[in-house]
Amino acid sequence: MKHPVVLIADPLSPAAVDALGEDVEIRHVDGTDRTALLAAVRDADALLVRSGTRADAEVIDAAPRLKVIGRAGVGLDNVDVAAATRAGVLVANTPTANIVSAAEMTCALLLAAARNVPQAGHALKQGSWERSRFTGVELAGKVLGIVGLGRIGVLVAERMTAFGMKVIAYDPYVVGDRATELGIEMTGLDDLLTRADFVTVHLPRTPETIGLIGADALRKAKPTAYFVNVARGGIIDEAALADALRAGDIAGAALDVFETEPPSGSPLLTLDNVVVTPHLGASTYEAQEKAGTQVAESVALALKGAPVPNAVNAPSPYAESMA
Ligand SMILES: NC(=O)c1ccc[n+]([C@@H]2O[C@H](COP(=O)([O-])OP(=O)(O)OC[C@H]3O[C@@H](n4cnc5c(N)ncnc54)[C@H](O)[C@@H]3O)[C@@H](O)[C@H]2O)c1
Ligand SMILES: O=C(O)CC[C@@H](O)C(=O)O
Repeated sequence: MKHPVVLIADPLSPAAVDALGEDVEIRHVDGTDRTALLAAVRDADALLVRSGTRADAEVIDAAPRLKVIGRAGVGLDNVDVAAATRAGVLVANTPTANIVSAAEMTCALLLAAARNVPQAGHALKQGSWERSRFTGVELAGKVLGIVGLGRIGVLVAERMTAFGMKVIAYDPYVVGDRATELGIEMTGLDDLLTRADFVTVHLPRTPETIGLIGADALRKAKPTAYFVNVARGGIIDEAALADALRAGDIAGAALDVFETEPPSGSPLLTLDNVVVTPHLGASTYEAQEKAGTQVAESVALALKGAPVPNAVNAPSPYAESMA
């Protein structure tokens, strides 16, 4: 009997391949090579992606056998869930597999920006021992503003509270006493922007959140404020951010994600007060093993017609956008 074809379009942990079992035929394609992807998906019963591959309506239409798309990670802005649902294709992600890694990355970038770690390290490797130039700021006693108090936002709050930061948050969808229990003050976005010494966004990329932090928002911030984005490019408008950084309206930024990835030619890459990483929030062995295993298990269940935990086809109030 012919086994169902599982097409892996982004680099996944070997644990994912193990968890798929022996009853499938595994094929690989570079999902960023559009022509190769559209050809390979034609025979696929399942498609496995991370954030690098766009599983949009064109890909889904090119895949007449497709039953399931597995997203090893949280964000669904690269998967057209509505088109998949219309085509009867189940979509499943791994909503908790990489949240600790993403939160730790956020803390790392906060600290790196506050203490100029990459800039000072780079200068030293170039032979320059410049201690006063890289004087930083302490986090203790400072206000951390978290925009989007979901799974990752809460983990960041817990960790940065241990550094002595006062945490305030904006999230109109948070209900209940969770924030109070954690000592987090919920507030409005404008209040957060005017009070925060560090602002970190932990939102899905949706029509509502794209450009949420734009020129107006940045104008409200303290000139000493730092902005961190380990969520999705475009939630902080990059052109407005570059303008604010150049004008000294804010002190610095740390970015793991970009409107276009890779962000070739972005002015943000040329600014000294910007710390950047190439979308590494989920890139730990632990997170990738969990994400790979969980998504493979979901795909194996879907191919058997069994119920799948973490299926996301149901309408969501903040369904991620393909914009
Ligand atoms: N850099 C990385 O590698 C990496 C890794 C994991 C996740 N992410 C990104 O981080 C995002 C957040 O992940 P999460 O697990 O915390 O998701 P989550 O769904 O648990 O939390 C998102 C929060 O945002 C809130 N929200 C939605 N729209 C909002 C709005 N307009 N204003 C304010 N708050 C709003 C929701 O109420 C929710 O509490 C993901 O969608 C993904 O895009 C990035
Ligand atoms: O590892 C990746 O592909 C990044 C995933 C991350 O951005 C997510 O949304 O889970």
